Amino acid sequence: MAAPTDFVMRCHPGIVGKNPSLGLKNQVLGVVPLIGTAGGVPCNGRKLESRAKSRVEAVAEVGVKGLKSYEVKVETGMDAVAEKELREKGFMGMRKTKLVCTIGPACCSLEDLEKLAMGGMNVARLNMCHNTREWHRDVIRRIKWLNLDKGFCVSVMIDTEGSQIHVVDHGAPFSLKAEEGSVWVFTAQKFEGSRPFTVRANYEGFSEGIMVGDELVIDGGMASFEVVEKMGSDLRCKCTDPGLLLPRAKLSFWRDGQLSYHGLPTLSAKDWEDIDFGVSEGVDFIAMSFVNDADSVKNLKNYLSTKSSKSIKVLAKIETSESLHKLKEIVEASDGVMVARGDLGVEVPLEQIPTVQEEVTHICRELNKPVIIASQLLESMIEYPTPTRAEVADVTEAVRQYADAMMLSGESAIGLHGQKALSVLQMVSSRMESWSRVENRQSFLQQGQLGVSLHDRISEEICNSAVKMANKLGVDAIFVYTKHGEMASLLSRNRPNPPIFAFTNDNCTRMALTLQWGVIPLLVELSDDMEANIARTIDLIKMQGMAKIGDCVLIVSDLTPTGATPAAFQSLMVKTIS
Ligand SMILES: Nc1ncnc2c1ncn2[C@@H]1O[C@H](COP(=O)(O)OP(=O)(O)OP(=O)(O)O)[C@@H](O)[C@H]1O
Ligand SMILES: CC(=O)C(=O)O
Ligand SMILES: [K+]
Ligand SMILES: [Mg+2]
Repeated sequence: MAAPTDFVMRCHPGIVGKNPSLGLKNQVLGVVPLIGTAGGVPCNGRKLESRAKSRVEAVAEVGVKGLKSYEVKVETGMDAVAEKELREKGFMGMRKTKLVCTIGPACCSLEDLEKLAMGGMNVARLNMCHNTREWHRDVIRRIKWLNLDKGFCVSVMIDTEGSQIHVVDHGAPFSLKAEEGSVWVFTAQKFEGSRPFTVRANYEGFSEGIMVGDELVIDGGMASFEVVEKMGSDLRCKCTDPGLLLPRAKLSFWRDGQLSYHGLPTLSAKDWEDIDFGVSEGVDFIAMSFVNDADSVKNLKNYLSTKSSKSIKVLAKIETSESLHKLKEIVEASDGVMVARGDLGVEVPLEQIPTVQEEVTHICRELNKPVIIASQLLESMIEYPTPTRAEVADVTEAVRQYADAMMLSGESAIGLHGQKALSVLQMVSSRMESWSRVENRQSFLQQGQLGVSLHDRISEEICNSAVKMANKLGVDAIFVYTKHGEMASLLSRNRPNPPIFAFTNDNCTRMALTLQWGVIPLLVELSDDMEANIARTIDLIKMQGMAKIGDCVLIVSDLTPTGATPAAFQSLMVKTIS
């Protein structure tokens, strides 16, 4: 099979085969190996049969790597959550800012994942720093199963561990207090049992180049030490600023206000294995930790194209001070960016983080790359059921900056109130988005031209004009017909008032668009006949009772009929539903 499987679901053989009513509106979405459970979830024949009736309409038997499998065709249309939102709130009430949830032990069951999906999770993030690949595989399969079974459209992102110096053992299961003046040994050597005041780091070369007098900062300021003696590769350090040592605390060394670089590669051997794992599980995004330059991003993208996994999007995480000097090149090289404020705060002074966030968000918008704001948005909700007022202000600011997406980390992964935290993001973004619209606070970017070829420049100008028109005419929705999502993304870049319904016949495009501001991706069959595409998709929305006669849509397309010259077929029109 050339492409990675879009989903890997396990089910009993023969069940879907009992319903061979071949629906013409259906798309082949993936291949199903036949085993007895679905991502660890037993699925008995009866249950699947009813599912088969509702969502899975036709099957064809195929063989994949010796496994007897079925191709499954799934109903086309809008995902269940967007559909519900549209019914309840109307076109203008649809949330534009996308939500990413980190999946951890507190939310990895099928039930919890379903609740997060229902609560508006657009992308599930798996941090490869934690847990086993088997654990991650089960989670990915559960998400893909839920997408299929319940009609969700949740994309999967893996986040690489990357190379960073951190604590692996400090002798206690939780946090330890470092008192002022106490003396500790930092080592990379393994030792049996526990030794008081001894901290083991993950990387053997962690003390290379470090000198007596250097400052060792824990987690960007949780505690600080002065290096008082070098003993081979071990360091004796005296606590100068008391505080807490967490189990995976990050270590950074400073001299004369400058960070000492450890020169570790952005992707470690383990990261490459995790990337292969992601490829084989058919993930949609790879978030690359500790990116320092554009070359590392290009390198990974090249690697993915050699694996025929070009459709996997590479997101560069901005979390090192070095990356800040090369922001434009990094953003240009990547398919999107994450402002990873957690580790960023280890390498740059905390007071700089808000301006870095704004700058990165601005560059991403200029260069038309989706941007995620991550870490500590609702940190207090890991423990408490309500956010602090300051956290709500922080979330509001990210929405005001028109970031594409916001991310939960520990709040969902290990927190007590993950679903509630997600609903806070949901409510705060809806409120701020509608306020921005009503107050007309939309600040149009002085956008530089992106495209070089005439074709690309035409697309760009059509989208810029389309959004101006949509806002001025007050249309209810924008419909865009797109193969690879370019025009959907160019429309999103202009942050229009109405939602953007992106109709595509490419499932990878659909899953990538989940991260883009204001875009609701739909998987449909598309033909060379644009009139027929429009009629069919309007019918689809109308039939499901989601649009009514008199609703006005603005229509844009980047589809090129087979054998035609691209530029001739880009189009823009306004249509009232009759
Ligand atoms: N799969 C998992 N298994 C166990 N714990 C997890 C998992 N994912 C996250 N966690 C827990 O949730 C906390 C926050 O998660 P997150 O992945 O955002 O960490 P982070 O340190 O901010 O990210 P990064 O390592 O990419 O900088 C982690 O410290 C960890 O305790
Ligand atoms: C998300 C992440 O990697 C960080 O904030 O450091
Ligand atoms: K990570
Ligand atoms: Mg990080």
